[in-house]
Amino acid sequence: MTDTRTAPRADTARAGAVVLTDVVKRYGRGPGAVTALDGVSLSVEPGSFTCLLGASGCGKSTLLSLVAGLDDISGGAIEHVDQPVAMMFQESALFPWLTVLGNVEIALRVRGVGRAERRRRALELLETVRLSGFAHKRPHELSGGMRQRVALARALAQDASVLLMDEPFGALDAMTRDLLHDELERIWREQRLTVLFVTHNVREAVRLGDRVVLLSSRPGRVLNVYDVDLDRPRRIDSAPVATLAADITDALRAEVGRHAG
Ligand SMILES: Nc1ncnc2c1ncn2[C@@H]1O[C@H](COP(=O)(O)OP(=O)(O)OP(=O)(O)O)[C@@H](O)[C@H]1O
Repeated sequence: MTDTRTAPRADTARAGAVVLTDVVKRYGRGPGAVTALDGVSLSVEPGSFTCLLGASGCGKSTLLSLVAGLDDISGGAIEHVDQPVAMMFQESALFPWLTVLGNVEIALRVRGVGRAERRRRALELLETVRLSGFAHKRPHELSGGMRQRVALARALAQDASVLLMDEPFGALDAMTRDLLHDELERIWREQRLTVLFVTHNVREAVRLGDRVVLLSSRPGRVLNVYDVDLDRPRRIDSAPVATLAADITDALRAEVGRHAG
C-alpha cells in the first residue's frame, strides 16, 4: 500500500483547502479485495461547503475517513493545507457520564487548553450552538437535535478549519433538521469553515452546498459536480432547491439503475 499524502504546508491563506488527486482505496487483498474508491479527484476550496452524494456503499464515508487521516489511501494523493480536521457523525457519541459542558471541555482538554480557558471557551461554544441553558444537563436529558448541537460544539472545539460531517442530521426529524441547517450555515459563514458533508438526502445537499458532488456506485468516482448557484439562506422546500434536487435525483437513479441492471 502506498501512502503518498503530502505533509501539510504552513500556508494560512489556503488553510482549509483539501485537494484529492486520483485517490484509490482498496480494502483487503487478493480475490476478496474491495475497491471502494477508484480515481477520485476533487479540489475543495477553503471556506466552501461541499456535499457528497451517492448510492449506498459508493464510498462516501471512506472518502471522509481518508481526508481525516483515519485510514491510509491505496493510491493517489490527498493534500491538506491545514490540519487537524474535525469530524461529526450521525450518532453524537457523547460521553453519557459527562455533562454537556464536560463533553465540550474534553475536546479542549485533549488539545491541552488550560482549565479556566477551557471553561470559558466551552461556554462560548455552547452559546454558538444555542445551548447555553443546558450546560449542566447530561446527554440523556437532551433531544436528538440537541445532542447533535453538542456534537457540533465539540467538533468546533477542535479549532480545525475543515469540518467533515457524515450524515450528521440523518436521524433527526424534518423540522429539527431544518433548524440545524440554519445553524450550521450560520456557523460555517461566521467561522469561515471548509465543510465536507455526506448525505443521502438530495434536497439537504442542495439546501446546504455550494457544490454537490455525485459519486458513482462502487467503486466510487466523481460522476458529476453541480454548482448550486442559489441565494442563501435557502429553504429546503423552495422551488429552486426542489428543481435542482430533482435533476440530481434523476442522475442518481440512473446510476443506481445502471448497476442494478
Ligand atoms: N473497513 C472496511 N473493510 C472492508 N470493506 C469496507 C470497509 N469499510 C468500507 N468497506 C466497503 O467499502 C465500500 C464503501 O463503503 P462506505 O461505507 O465508504 O460507503 P458509503 O457510501 O458511505 O455507504 P452508505 O451510504 O451506505 O453509508 C462498501 O462496499 C463497504 O462494504
